[in-house]
Amino acid sequence: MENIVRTDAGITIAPVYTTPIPMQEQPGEFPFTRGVHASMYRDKLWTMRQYAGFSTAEASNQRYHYLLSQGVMGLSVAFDLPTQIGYDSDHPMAEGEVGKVGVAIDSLEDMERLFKGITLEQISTSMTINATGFILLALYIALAKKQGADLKKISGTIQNDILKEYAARGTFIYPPKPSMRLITDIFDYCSREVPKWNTISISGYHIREAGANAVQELAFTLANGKAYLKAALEKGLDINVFARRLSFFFNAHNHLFEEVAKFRAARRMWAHITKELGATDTKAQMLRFHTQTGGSTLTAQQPHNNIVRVAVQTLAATMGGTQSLHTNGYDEALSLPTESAARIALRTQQIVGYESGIADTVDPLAGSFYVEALTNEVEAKAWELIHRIDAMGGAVSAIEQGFVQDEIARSAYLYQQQIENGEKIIVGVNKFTVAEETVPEIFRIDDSIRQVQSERLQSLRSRRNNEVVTSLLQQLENAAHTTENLMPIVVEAVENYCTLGEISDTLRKVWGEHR
Ligand SMILES: C[C@H](C(=O)O)C(=O)SCCNC(=O)CCNC(=O)[C@H](O)C(C)(C)COP(=O)(O)OP(=O)(O)OC[C@H]1O[C@@H](n2cnc3c(N)ncnc32)[C@H](O)[C@@H]1OP(=O)(O)O
Repeated sequence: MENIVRTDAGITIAPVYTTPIPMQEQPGEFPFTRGVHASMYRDKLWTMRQYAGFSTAEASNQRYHYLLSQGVMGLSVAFDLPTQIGYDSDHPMAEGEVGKVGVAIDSLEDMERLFKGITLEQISTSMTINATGFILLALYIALAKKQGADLKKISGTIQNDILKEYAARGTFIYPPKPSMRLITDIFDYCSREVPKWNTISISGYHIREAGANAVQELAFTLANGKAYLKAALEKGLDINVFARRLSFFFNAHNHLFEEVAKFRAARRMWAHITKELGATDTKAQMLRFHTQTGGSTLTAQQPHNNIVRVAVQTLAATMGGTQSLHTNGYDEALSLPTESAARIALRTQQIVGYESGIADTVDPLAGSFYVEALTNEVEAKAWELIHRIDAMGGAVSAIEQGFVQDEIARSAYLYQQQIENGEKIIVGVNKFTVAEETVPEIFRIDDSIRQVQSERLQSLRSRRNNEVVTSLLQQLENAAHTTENLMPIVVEAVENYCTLGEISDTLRKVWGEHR
């Protein structure tokens, strides 16, 4: 019987590829299959951007200074769950979660502690924050202003991608309609006030983590991207302006070639999607993306094996032309990374960047019979899925109907089955196991953080001008009933020490919560 080999996305791989597929495109030119810049890493390596944040703002600030001293080129902030879903640290819903999966931020005072000794004009910062992205962006702007920065020079990214929260990640607050309004308010506000800010990071990463395969990751992410384009166009925004600052976020798994094909196909597809919707400016047609190595590919068994997985995934991301990369710590199947695991993760990027030769030429796998064929196949399969979503009325309705969630669940089930029946080999898990595992040092978060944050909040509320606070929250509530852009008032609110929880609650009153 013939031995059929397929990728996780179901693409059949030939034993040998013999047909050349001409690749006459140039990098830096439409449709950008080969990369968004003509010179790519020869002129500038990707941004080595390690996602970090835990406990209090001071503890996270220390980690950022450490990472900067070790060579990271950009910051990436992880927030705790209460911050992500709009509760101050002293709210009953925050119990047990303060400072756990990220840093706790309640007010501008926390933000000042978080970036102590860091000049915002000189570094780009990504903030993984969605439902409350507008508040963290306002806090960042308020801090930049306090530092005397020129807002036109401030650069960074907020994740701000609510659609994948409904479908895969779960930190949503408000229903889809007002959430989309907040997102497009941000597109509009930033294009005028903070033009270098990447206003969204449309994320396939979590869709993949939830169990999707590479094709689904690509298709669902681009379909979400299309929904944001349409929402902004409906608001009357100019695609040649706002689309220049949309960014993407993908996962890198172990199938090196399929992953490279996915990244190349993503750029080509997005260029066509934006063009079809009216973009003529090449910058508005470019898909720029961040990559994180696959969290779900890490194993708790023999954790040092993960260093090798992360290295393979780093090759995939960089040969795929990523703009920015986070490499996971080898211990992350067990806990947040220890400092030494975080250092090895960064060193992996540095070794690939400076020693492997990957940066020497643009799109090194172009013209490979195999990779070009795979790029075309991934693209064709992703279009099929996007057309199905279009037929359902777009990503918002496809998510509302549960289509995206069902597709992801089906793939996750299939994958798990393949591991259990041994069809898929995971080294150290279902093959090459050892009888006794050595457990590495584990990073633990102190439970007293909530107390510290609560005392700080109490003190802040007694020192700030509460009349101004009440009046600004009332103005915000009134504006939420209109179509006025909410960003200017949110910036003023945080500058006057309204807290993240108070602002979130004000809008909960008007819009309700999504269940
Ligand atoms: C899992 C976890 C969770 O669930 O909690 C998460 O979500 S973690 C999620 C963590 N997320 C992130 O870290 C997202 C990170 N995202 C980003 O950094 C951004 O959105 C990005 C992907 C667009 C990358 O932005 P960046 O500033 O780092 O890098 P860029 O590539 O834009 O480079 C900066 C400037 O250099 C220019 N530049 C770069 N390379 C070249 C070149 N070869 N030739 C000419 N110019 C170049 C760019 O055009 C840009 O300028 P100009 O700007 O003037 O054009």
